[in-house]
Amino acid sequence: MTSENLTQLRNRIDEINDQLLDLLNERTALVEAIGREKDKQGLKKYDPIREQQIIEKLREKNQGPLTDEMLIHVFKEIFKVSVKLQEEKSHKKGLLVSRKNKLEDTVIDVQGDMIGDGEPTFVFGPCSVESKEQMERVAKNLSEKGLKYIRGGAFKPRTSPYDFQGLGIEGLKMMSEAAKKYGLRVVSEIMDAGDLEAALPYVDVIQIGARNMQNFSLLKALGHINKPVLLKRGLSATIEEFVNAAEYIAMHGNPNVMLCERGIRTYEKATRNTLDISAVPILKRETHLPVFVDITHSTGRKDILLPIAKAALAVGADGIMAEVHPNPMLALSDANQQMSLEEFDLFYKKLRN
Ligand SMILES: C=C(O[C@@H]1C=C(C(=O)O)C=C[C@H]1O)C(=O)O
Repeated sequence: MTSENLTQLRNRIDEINDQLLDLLNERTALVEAIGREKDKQGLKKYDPIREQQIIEKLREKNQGPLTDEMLIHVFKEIFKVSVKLQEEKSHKKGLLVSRKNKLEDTVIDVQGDMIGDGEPTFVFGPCSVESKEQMERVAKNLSEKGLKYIRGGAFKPRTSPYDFQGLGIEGLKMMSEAAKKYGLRVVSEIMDAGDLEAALPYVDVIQIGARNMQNFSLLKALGHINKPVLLKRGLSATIEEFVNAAEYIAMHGNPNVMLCERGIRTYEKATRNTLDISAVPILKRETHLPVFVDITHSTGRKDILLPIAKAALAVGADGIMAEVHPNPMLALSDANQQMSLEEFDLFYKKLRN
């Protein structure tokens, strides 16, 4: 081959490369448009059936000298970069609650107390609000420890409809009164969007329970209020579903959302639920929201609360939630898993030392 011949052939290759480049760019623009359409329809980017069909059609048409093996290899590479591009473009938009959208941690101001600022937040109190005396005793104990929050359920999502369902707004009033007296902030669950307005004057943080994590009309309603929300992970919710539930609230206008890992359903019976401890650092990494761990519902047993609380803080939890009752054996709900005030004193002392 003369060098003149080589130059000519390479010149022709250069021309074809230019054409290929134009065609690849034209193809890539179409791939991007398809990616946007998939986003709208909620479809997955990778479509192996479509890729297979393309390859089959091309093989039928292939006259060579390109072998089928080369053809498949080249197109698989094209598909790979195309899918990657579609995924990158769609992730760039990201969720409002995603770290990709906001690098700094969200710090939530609850009546002057900052949640998520690096200092752990502790939320303790009985499973259910039962009486004024009960709330008074718990509130006093919490304030003596310098704690800032009290929890208690007034609307109770019970598995059996025959079990105690909570005292409703009257219960919230009792808790709010005790909280005011001892300078505490109130965390309480709301189950129905219809109760929000009546409850708001008595509650500083609205808790959404595991069973309502995907109650989308309730989540949307929470987007329209200006009180912080503590969203618990659903019983069988994946981390992705959990994050999307938080996005519902943020997307509808309320950015003050905290996440709470409370254990997931597995085959294990030694604990009430299986605490997904890895969810804590994953949620911290993938979202900018404060993350709590409910050590009572995840374990359902009092003998391991201390190591579990320490583990939660060690993996980066911003807060811990646990149940405390002046007389657990007489409690109207979850009698076996709530700490007595004496048990709580010891637990808290050991946790803070
Ligand atoms: C462009 C699409 O998305 C992906 C990329 C493909 C391609 O590059 O041709 C084919 C299928 C999908 O894996 C599509 O679904 O059509």
